[in-house]
Amino acid sequence: MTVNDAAAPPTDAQLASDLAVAAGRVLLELRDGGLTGKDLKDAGDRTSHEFLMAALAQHRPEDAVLSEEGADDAARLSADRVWIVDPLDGTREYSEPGRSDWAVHVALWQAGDLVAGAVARPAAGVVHSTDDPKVVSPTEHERVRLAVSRSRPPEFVTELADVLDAELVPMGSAGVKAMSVVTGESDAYVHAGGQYEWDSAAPVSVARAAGLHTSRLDGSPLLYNQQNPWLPDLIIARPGVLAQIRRGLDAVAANR
Ligand SMILES: Nc1ncnc2c1ncn2[C@@H]1O[C@H](COP(=O)(O)O)[C@@H](OP(=O)(O)O)[C@H]1O
Ligand SMILES: [Mg+2]
Repeated sequence: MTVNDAAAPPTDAQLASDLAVAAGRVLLELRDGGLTGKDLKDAGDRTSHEFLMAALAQHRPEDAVLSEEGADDAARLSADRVWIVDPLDGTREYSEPGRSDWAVHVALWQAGDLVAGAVARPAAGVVHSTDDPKVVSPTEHERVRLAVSRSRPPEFVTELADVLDAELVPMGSAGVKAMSVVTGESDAYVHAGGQYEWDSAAPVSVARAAGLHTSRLDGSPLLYNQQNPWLPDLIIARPGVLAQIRRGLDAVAANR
């Protein structure tokens, strides 16, 4: 595969974007190939993972990789640079004909923090990248809009929406929900109850580059390349709605 034919080698951010788009093309082709249901989901996860592993080995052979679909290699814990990838985020939606709320996530962690990343939405023909951050301009919605899982909305997000009189905007994929805050379709993505580093690494890198707030629910930083990649909760929000959401979270906690 050729990534970025220009004479200069791609920067990490360009590479993240190019690889997420290229893996997305592979996924679109596979989806047209006749598989359905579980077979399509499994083939999508596996094929995109294998594509990204081969491409990263070619372009960044020294770097470690943490992928949802790969065996975890403890060598990443002492590596300087680790690519954190979710080859197919929103696998369920990918397998449903006509849906575009699924994504490919490619992020780079270096010396303690995320430094580059891209979220491709192949079926929408869009890629969001730290290479080309769109700075979020304030959008006024009459009611706060909260992006939420369409298939398993966490109970506490429904409670938060009640407390805030917010509108829930259901969609698949953590990356798509995070990017809906970047584009202004929603005001915040608040999640709890379970997720892994690969679900949020690339979305969080792009969201930060676009000027959004990103943290754990308790306000502490989201940490990546940890021994246990379980990273169960997060807030990605427009800075302008953060105080309101914090008050809502306090109210939900007090009601429990
Ligand atoms: N409670 C939970 N535990 C583990 N992973 C979760 C989770 N809720 C959501 N996720 C993961 O977050 C991604 C987005 O989910 P959703 O669309 O429901 O919001 C999915 O990633 P994958 O599709 O990569 O598995 C899903 O597996
Ligand atoms: Mg995922």
